[in-house]
Amino acid sequence: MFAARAVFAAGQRRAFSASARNLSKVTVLGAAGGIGQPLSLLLKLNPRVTELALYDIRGGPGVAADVSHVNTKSNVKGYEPTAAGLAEALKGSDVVVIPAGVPRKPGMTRDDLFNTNASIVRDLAKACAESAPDANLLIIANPVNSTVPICAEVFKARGVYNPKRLFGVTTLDVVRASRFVSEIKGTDPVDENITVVGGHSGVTIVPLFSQSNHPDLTSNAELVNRVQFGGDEVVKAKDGAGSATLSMAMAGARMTDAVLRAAQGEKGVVEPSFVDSPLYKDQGIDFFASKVELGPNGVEKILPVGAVDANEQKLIEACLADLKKNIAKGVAFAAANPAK
Ligand SMILES: NC(=O)C1=CN([C@@H]2O[C@H](COP(=O)(O)OP(=O)(O)OC[C@H]3O[C@@H](n4cnc5c(N)ncnc54)[C@H](O)[C@@H]3O)[C@@H](O)[C@H]2O)C=CC1
Ligand SMILES: O=C([O-])CC(=O)C(=O)O
Repeated sequence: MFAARAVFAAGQRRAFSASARNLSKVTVLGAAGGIGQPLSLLLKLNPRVTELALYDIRGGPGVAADVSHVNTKSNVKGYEPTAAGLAEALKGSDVVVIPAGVPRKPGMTRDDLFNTNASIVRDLAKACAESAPDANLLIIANPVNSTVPICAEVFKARGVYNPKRLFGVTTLDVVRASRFVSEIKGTDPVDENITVVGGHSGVTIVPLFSQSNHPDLTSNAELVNRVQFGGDEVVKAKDGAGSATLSMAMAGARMTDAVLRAAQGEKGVVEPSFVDSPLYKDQGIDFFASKVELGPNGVEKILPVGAVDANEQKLIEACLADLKKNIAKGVAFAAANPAK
C-alpha cells in the first residue's frame, strides 16, 4: 500500500464537505497497456474509486481478473473489445482515463504519433460522448496538444461538449520538474511545487521556476531542457520498448484522485492540466495548460500564468507558436475525418 499512500496521502488528510458524493466509477480505456496496467492497479488502491471498469482492444478482462484480487473495496470489471463492451464500460462513469494509443520509439516526436493515435482517440471520444457525456475525460494519449482538441470537436459535433470536463493530463511534467529540482537542491520533491504551463511536448512544456522556492533555477537551461524533454530520456533508455509508463501511471492516478477529491466535495484542489482555457484565446489558442482549480463540476477556475521573468517569457512565446499549430492540426483532423 506504499504507492497508494504516497499518491493519495495529501487528499486523505483533508475533510469532505457535507454534500460529498462518495460513489465513483472510473473507466480506463487502454487498460492492458504499459500505462493502463499500473494505472489500473493504482486506481484499485484508491479508496475513492468504488467501481473500476477496464477496457482495451485486447486483454481487458485478464487485467481486470488480476487487479480484482487486490483486497480493497472497489469492484473491478473487464469488458470485451466490442462496441457493446465499450459502451457498458463507459455507462455511469464519473471519470474516464484514456491511455489508449501507441507510444514513441527513439527518434520520434510525439507529433509522429498523430497519424495512429488521432483516430483511436476520436473513436473513443465518440463512444464517451454517446455513453458517458457527463464524465470527466482525462486524456493521456499523445500528442496531447492535438488529441484533446480532437475530443472537444467530437463532443461539439454531438452537442454534448462541456469544456469543464475535458483534461489533457500534463501531471507528469509537474512530477518530473519537482523531482529534477530536488535532485539539484538536495530537497524532498514533495516540498517542490513547480508550476508547468503550456502543453505536453518539447518546447510547449514551460516550467516556471521563478514562481518556485528556487527562482535562481530559471537561468538553468539544462534543467529547463530536461523538463521539456524528460519523456525523451525514458524513450531512449527503453530503446524501442516504449515510453514512460510507470511514472505516467503514478501521474495519471494523481490527476484522477484530484478530480475525484474535488467531485466528492473537497475544496481547494489545484492541479495543472491542459484545458479549454481563456488565457491565450485572444491569440487564437483555445487550449492551454496552467494551474486549474477543480470542483464538483470539473474545472472550477483556471488560474492565470502569473508573473514570469524574461527567460520564461521567451519560453512561453516559443510554446505558443508550436501549440497553435498542434491544436489546429487536431481540429482540422476532426473536421476532415468525422467519427462515424
Ligand atoms: N500524457 C502523458 O504525459 C503521457 C502520455 N503517454 C502516451 O500514452 C499512450 C499509451 O502509452 P503506453 O501505455 O506506453 O502504450 P501501450 O502500447 O503499452 O498501451 C496502449 C494500449 O492501448 C490499447 N489500445 C489501442 N487502441 C485502442 C482502442 N481503440 N481502444 C482501447 N484500447 C486501445 C492497446 O491495446 C494497448 O494495450 C501513448 O500514446 C503515449 O505516447 C505516455 C506517457 C506520458
Ligand atoms: O515521451 C513520450 O512520448 C511519452 C510522454 O508523453 C512523456 O513521457 O512525457
